[in-house]
Amino acid sequence: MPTLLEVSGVSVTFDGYKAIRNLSFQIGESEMRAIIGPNGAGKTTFMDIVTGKTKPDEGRVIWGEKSINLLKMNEARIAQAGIGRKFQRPTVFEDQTVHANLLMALKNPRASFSCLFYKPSFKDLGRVEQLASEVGLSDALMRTSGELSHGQKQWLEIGMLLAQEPRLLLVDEPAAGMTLAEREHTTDLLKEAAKTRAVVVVEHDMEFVRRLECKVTVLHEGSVLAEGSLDHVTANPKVIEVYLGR
Ligand SMILES: Nc1ncnc2c1ncn2[C@@H]1O[C@H](COP(=O)(O)OP(=O)(O)OP(=O)(O)O)[C@@H](O)[C@H]1O
Repeated sequence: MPTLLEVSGVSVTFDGYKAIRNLSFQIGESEMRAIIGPNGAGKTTFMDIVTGKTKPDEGRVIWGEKSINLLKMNEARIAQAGIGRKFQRPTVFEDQTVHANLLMALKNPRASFSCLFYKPSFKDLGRVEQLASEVGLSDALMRTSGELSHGQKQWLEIGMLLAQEPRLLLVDEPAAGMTLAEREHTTDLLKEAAKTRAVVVVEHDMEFVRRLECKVTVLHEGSVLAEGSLDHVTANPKVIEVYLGR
């Protein structure tokens, strides 16, 4: 599989503390990847680096077939280049319907939407229905988003990110606060999304990670401790010692 994202020899120091140490790994073009590791392992900082929020002291972060240097780009340009990020807490426009939220998120020139006489095209309306179907919200399109359950809000936000057609979707702890049924639905929709793009999920819930059925990268003290199938990494004595045995 061609490489979409390559992180190589990256280090980040906060107030003298090396949060990321010589971190190197790659994500393929249409790959699902789970990142696990103890608190403070550097998972959030890794996502901050890829999205341009944090600039490393050294190393390279290379993107796409043109090998673009992400470290030279700001957050907005990185998002435009096709990297979407889902934070842990859902952020949707609560007083708007599901339909309006998805419509606003479409990859259209913003100017056309802000125009007083903006009328969505049939193509846009069709895309909204398709996105709602992809995230399992077809029956909730006309509901006000604030009335949705926590899980439904998370799916709506994933739908809004998919509306931007990212090539890489970074998802932070999607299972947190979800019921079992919601977690199952979330794994299904993330797996579906990963068929046409890369999806990287940071998660502590091992059952959730197991259902993703993907390669797992274990971070510890800012670098890769182990990588492979979930069974492979959870049998690793070092992973048991620093993470699972706690
Ligand atoms: N802005 C910052 N200033 C100082 N230290 C920071 C900053 N951001 C992160 N750190 C430190 O860097 C280390 C890595 O933090 P990070 O949040 O990336 O870990 P994590 O793996 O995401 O942890 P968790 O599972 O708890 O979310 C931690 O020791 C943290 O305290």
